[in-house]
Amino acid sequence: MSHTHVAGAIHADVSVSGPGWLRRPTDVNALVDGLWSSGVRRRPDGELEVAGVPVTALAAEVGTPAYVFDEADLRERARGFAEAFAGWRVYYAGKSFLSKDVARWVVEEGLYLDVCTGGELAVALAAGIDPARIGFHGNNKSLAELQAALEAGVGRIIVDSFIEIARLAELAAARGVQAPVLVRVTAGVEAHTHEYIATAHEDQKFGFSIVTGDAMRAVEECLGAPGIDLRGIHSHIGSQIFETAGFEVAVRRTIGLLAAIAERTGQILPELDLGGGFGIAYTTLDDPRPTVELAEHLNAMVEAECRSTGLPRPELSIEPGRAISGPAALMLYEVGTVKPVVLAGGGVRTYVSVDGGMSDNIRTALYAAEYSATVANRASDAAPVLCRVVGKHCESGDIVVRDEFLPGDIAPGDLIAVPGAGAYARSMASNYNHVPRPPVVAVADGRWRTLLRRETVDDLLALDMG
Ligand SMILES: Cc1ncc(COP(=O)(O)O)c(C=O)c1O
Ligand SMILES: N[C@@H](CCCC[NH3+])C(=O)O
Repeated sequence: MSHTHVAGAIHADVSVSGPGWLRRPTDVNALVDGLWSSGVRRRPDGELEVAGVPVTALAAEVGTPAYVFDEADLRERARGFAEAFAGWRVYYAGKSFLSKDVARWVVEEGLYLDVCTGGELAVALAAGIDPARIGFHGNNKSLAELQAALEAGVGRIIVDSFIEIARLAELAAARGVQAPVLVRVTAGVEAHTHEYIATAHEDQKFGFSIVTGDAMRAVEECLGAPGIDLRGIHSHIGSQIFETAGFEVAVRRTIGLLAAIAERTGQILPELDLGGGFGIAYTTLDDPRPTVELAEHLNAMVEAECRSTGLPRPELSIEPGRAISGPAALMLYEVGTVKPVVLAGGGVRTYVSVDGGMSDNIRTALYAAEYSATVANRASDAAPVLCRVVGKHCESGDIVVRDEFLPGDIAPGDLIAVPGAGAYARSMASNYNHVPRPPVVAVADGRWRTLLRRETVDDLLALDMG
């Protein structure tokens, strides 16, 4: 992943060497700034609370594992984007986490909603979201999904292949409507993030290449299709990105494309969507930019490019997901076993097994993502030990947090909280090993309620027709 090193309050002393022994805490009870939602604090008795609700009460009532959203924090982040990007349309990327309540919260805070499958669209519509506020993505939307989007009257459909343009044009013409469309382009940016979550380099499945001329051809096909109302172009360079350099290149190339389109076709397309991808802090090594700063940078970049091409400022939009949902939730696990393992090079790594794992958060296994953790039900004076928090799955790569210092007296029954669990954890969860997916609860003003209930083994058995 992309990391900018900052010496954090805790992980500053690099005094222990050996595999994974990169950071040594000075205080395992402290909560590092920037990793936790605004309503998380350690109470005087040592226990964590979220928006006034102690984690032991949550664990007793909803069980573990559980995703715990801090509603006020998510709303603040959504509102922060709406305010910082005033004049832009800010689409919340529902792929990061979507439930009916979350869809309503972000829209109440002034946002739009990005969906990328018929399933996400169904949740948005069931939540009562105005279809005009919905953008529909996907590199392989089925006929049924395109029909559903037209039927609902979604605000934008972002097209991603020549085949899709033809399909959509035909479906829209058959219904006697014009589909409002953006063409997704690849700006040729090598974003500094994990290969699997970078999306603007040339050799991958998303978008039309600007350099090969495919983007221009796609625009011309859309302009020539009576069923399509081409509104503009769309670029998304990847996810968990900290540097603005990639966005700068994308802005230059997309506005350059808008200028080339104007020159070739005589049409100035009115809209430009710059996608999402704004990184968040999972550990003290991550140093994301404040939203206001991002907005200033992007506005300045757009102004500069418009000035140099002579184009009017387009109607702009972005699609943050992780930056809104990610820090707003923590994952709560219960420790089941603790196993110190002597390492070949000397030293000990303590494997702390929790009651979930790669089925509720695959990011560590899939992207070598880094997370942090703390013991949540109590404070401890015990000396810190290097731990690896692992799951209960039949897989040695089933790691939740690769390296974290936890108190040496950690024991079965302790609760572990992992911050930054709001994005791409529940939304990418699976039933591997027939483990039911955990519930998602939201806490606000000292009360909690369920957004998504816990699956049960009966839910899984009900799928089995044998
Ligand atoms: C087209 C598009 N928009 C928005 C997003 C949201 O990205 P993030 O959650 O990193 O902001 C993604 C995912 O990377 C995406 O593919
Ligand atoms: N799922 C990825 C990001 C991809 C986002 C969708 N384009 C993650 O967890 O980081």
